[in-house]
Amino acid sequence: MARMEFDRIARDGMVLLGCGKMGSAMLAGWLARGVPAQSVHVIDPAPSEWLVKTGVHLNGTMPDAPAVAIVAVKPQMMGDALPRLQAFGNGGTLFISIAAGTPLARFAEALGEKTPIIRAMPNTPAAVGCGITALIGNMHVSEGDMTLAESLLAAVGATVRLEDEAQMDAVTALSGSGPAYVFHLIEAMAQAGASAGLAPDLAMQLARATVIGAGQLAAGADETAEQLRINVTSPKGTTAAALEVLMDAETGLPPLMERAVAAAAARSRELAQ
Ligand SMILES: NC(=O)C1=CN([C@@H]2O[C@H](COP(=O)(O)OP(=O)(O)OC[C@H]3O[C@@H](n4cnc5c(N)ncnc54)[C@H](OP(=O)(O)O)[C@@H]3O)[C@@H](O)[C@H]2O)C=CC1
Ligand SMILES: O=C(O)[C@@H]1CCC=N1
Repeated sequence: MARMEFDRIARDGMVLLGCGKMGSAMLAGWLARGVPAQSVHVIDPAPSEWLVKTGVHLNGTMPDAPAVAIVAVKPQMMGDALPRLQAFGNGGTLFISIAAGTPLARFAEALGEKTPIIRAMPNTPAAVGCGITALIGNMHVSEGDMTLAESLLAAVGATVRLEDEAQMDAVTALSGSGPAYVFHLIEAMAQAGASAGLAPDLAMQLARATVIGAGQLAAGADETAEQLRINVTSPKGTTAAALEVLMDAETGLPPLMERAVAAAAARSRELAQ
């Protein structure tokens, strides 16, 4: 994290509302990057053992004007949870919400129209520093605010800026929910390996290692995903036989993935209602 951003948080403090799966993943990254535990104030009804051990302030007195307030509760809990942060609205506190669906306008209504608010969509590989987060801010967010948010989220992976809040539904459907698709791919590959005659444990070991290895290869390679796929595919070989099934324009993976991502994006739009 850039020194200036670090100083702002260390001096004025940071509030984290909700410390479940995503909140913990991000907090682990921030603490590892040198955000002092004593500058972090967490509000969560049932703190985990890990959270207690971090040494952050838990469900106690809040700083007067924290540099940042991060909202990491479920969209359905927003109505109950947000009033806890209302006092920081319309002031110097930058709000960052990672909630799916919930639009910037909803936060402005709850916190005050002049509140600087950033919507961010991370994903669970943030827990191992390999997430990707897309961000967009409202009109009260300055370049300095955006840099601060990017520094925080860069602690747990890559960041990209969006140009239009409407893109957030598709981002949520692709990279926010996407890790689940990959985990399901592991499950499906393992099941197919077992159906092809392998013991279930061995099939799972092979499927998991294959997805991890392919991911690492993709991460380090200069080639496109398409080229990496071609590299595996010997002419008239086994991969070509499988890809004929997987790449079928009507029954293959592309139309299935399109339907899955469209369903997630539609749900993201519904959550905004
Ligand atoms: N999981 C994911 O892959 C991703 C999630 N998100 C978004 O992140 C947000 C959090 O998701 P996730 O971490 O998975 O959910 P979790 O349920 O794991 O975490 C939410 C946390 O908020 C706590 N909480 C509930 N009510 C309140 C309250 N009133 N005040 C403070 N804390 C409260 C919950 O406590 P308790 O469990 O005791 O109710 C829980 O610890 C969601 O908005 C989701 O859309 C974004 C990207 C990816
Ligand atoms: O399933 C959800 O709604 C959240 C948002 C993206 C990933 N998990």
